[in-house]
Amino acid sequence: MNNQNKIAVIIVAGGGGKRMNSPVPKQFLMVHKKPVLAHSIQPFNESPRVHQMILVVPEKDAEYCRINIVERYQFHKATKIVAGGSERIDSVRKGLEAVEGKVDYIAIHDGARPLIHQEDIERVFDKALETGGAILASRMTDTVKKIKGKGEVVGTLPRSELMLAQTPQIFCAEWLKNAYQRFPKDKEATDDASVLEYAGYSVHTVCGKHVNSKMTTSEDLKFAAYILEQRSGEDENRHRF
Ligand SMILES: Nc1ccn([C@@H]2O[C@H](COP(=O)(O)OP(=O)(O)OP(=O)(O)O)[C@@H](O)[C@H]2O)c(=O)n1
Ligand SMILES: C[C@](O)(CO)[C@H](O)COP(=O)(O)O
Repeated sequence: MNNQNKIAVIIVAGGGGKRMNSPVPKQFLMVHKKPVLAHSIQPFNESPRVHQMILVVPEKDAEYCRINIVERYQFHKATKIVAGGSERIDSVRKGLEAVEGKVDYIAIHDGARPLIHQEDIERVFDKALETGGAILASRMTDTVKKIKGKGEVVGTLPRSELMLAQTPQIFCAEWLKNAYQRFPKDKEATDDASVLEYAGYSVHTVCGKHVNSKMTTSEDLKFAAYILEQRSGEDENRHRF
C-alpha cells in the first residue's frame, strides 16, 4: 500500500431522512451514545490514510453540525462543511467542488451508515489503490425476485451474479471528477459507481466483513444500537485480557 497517496473523503449527510419519519434528521439522531453521523465519520477521521474530509449537510444544519459533531467529537480532518443539494448526487457534486488542493483518491460515504468498520474501509481503500475504483458491497442471502406491476413475480434473478452496493465508494480523483462532469444533469444515479460505470470506468467490489446497514427506518436504528453495543463489548474484552 502506497501511503504517499492523498485520500479525501466526502461524507454525504445532506438528506432529509423522510423514511425515518422523525422531526430530527436521521443523521443527527443518537444511537449508542453518539449521533449517527459521528459514528459514520469516526473511523475515517482515525484512518492515517485520510488527508481531508468534507461534510455535506442540509444548509440549515451546517452550524449545528460544526458545533455538535465536528467540535464536540474533535474531528480535526473535517475541515469543510458544505450545504447539500436536493438529491444525493447533487450533494456529492457539492462535496467534490469543496475538495481542496491535489488529492489522488476521493472516497464517498453515506452519513447514514454508522456501522462502517475500520477494517472494511482499509480493504476498500486497498482495492481502489490497486484498480482505480472500488466499492464496499454485500452478497444477498435471500432469493431475489423480479416483479412487475403491483408485485407479481416475473422471474428469479441469479443471486450469485448480484451484489448490494454500499459505501464507502472510492475512486481515482481524476476518474471521479471526469465522470461527474460527463454525467447528464437530468439523469438519476443512486450511487457514485453508477456515474463511473456510465463514463466507462471499471469499478471493483469488496465484500464487507462487517455489517454496514444504511439507516432508513427506526428499525435500522434499533439494529445499529445492538451492533454498536456488541462491538464496544468486544473492544472492552480485548483490552481487558
Ligand atoms: N439530497 C441528499 C439526499 C441524501 N443524501 C445523503 O445520502 C445518503 C443516503 O441517502 P438516504 O439514505 O436516501 O437518505 P435520505 O435522503 O436522507 O433519506 P430519505 O430518502 O428517507 O429521505 C444519506 O447519508 C443522506 O444524508 C444527501 O447527502 N443529500
Ligand atoms: C449510495 C447507496 O447507499 C448505496 O447503496 C444508496 O444507493 C443510496 O440510496 P438512497 O435511495 O439515496 O438511500
